[in-house]
Amino acid sequence: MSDAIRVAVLGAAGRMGATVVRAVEAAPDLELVAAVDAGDDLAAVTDAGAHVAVDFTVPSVTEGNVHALVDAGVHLVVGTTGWDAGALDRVRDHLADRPGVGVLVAPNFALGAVLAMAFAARAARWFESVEVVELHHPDKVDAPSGTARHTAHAIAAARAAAGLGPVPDATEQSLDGARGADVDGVRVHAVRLRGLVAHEEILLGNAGEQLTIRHDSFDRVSFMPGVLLGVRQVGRRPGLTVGLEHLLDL
Ligand SMILES: NC(=O)c1ccc[n+]([C@@H]2O[C@H](COP(=O)([O-])OP(=O)(O)OC[C@H]3O[C@@H](n4cnc5c(N)ncnc54)[C@H](O)[C@@H]3O)[C@@H](O)[C@H]2O)c1
Ligand SMILES: O=C(O)C1=N[C@H](C(=O)O)CCC1
Repeated sequence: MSDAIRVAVLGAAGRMGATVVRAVEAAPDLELVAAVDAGDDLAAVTDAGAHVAVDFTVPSVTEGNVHALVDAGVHLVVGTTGWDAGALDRVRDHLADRPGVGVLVAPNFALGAVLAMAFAARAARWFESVEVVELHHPDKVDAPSGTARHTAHAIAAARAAAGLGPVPDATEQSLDGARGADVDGVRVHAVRLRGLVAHEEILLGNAGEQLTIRHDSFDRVSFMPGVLLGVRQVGRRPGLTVGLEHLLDL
């Protein structure tokens, strides 16, 4: 019997899923055992004896997939976005009854994006103002991006720990949405433009200076090293891990 990690891909016909299928097939230590898309029976994952399932589906189905496969003892690497605190808490609670099963939920598997988020959180305490701009292809169904939410949460936590007050803003909005979304007190703006893949800018401002941290994914192959790292490690990390940064020693 081979030592390869047996991998199932959910959302296998999608932009990300198809890229993951190719990456798994090209990795000598991994074996693709199931490729599932809408309309297929999720039982294909357990029937194929998958150790790890990778989920790049849609926000409306990913939580259900996770609970069903946790029940079956399958580890999960989840890239689908749209997760909120309540949904993550439900997975955490479920995993408490399934010791040994690991779930990694990461809004962005691009190493540069994870570093950009970490750098932004590190810089946040030194700046009075901060805003996040995420820019994506127009076929994306959720906004703001999972990455922008994760970035804003980390910035807000760093500002709170440093005792910073609210970001200054005297604007009286005359049109709803003109100042973007408020994520933990950090303004987040979502751009959708044909030609883009996945991009983020964190703008930090002080009197007389600006720091801009920007990351660009030009191709979905940029997510693959992070996804494969997750596949290789999730079985050794029981419980819920949120964010690839925890696997990168950041
Ligand atoms: N974490 C990351 O690094 C990262 C990177 C890119 C995209 N994403 C996220 O991944 C998700 C997918 O993005 P995409 O661009 O590949 O979308 P996509 O629309 O191209 O692919 C989604 C696929 O899921 C399939 N699907 C729908 N319901 C399903 C079900 N019940 N079971 C199995 N498959 C089902 C669809 O048919 C489709 O093929 C989005 O939430 C996106 O935000 C995350
Ligand atoms: O293409 C998408 O959709 C992406 N979504 C992620 C998000 O919502 O943060 C990040 C990478 C691309």
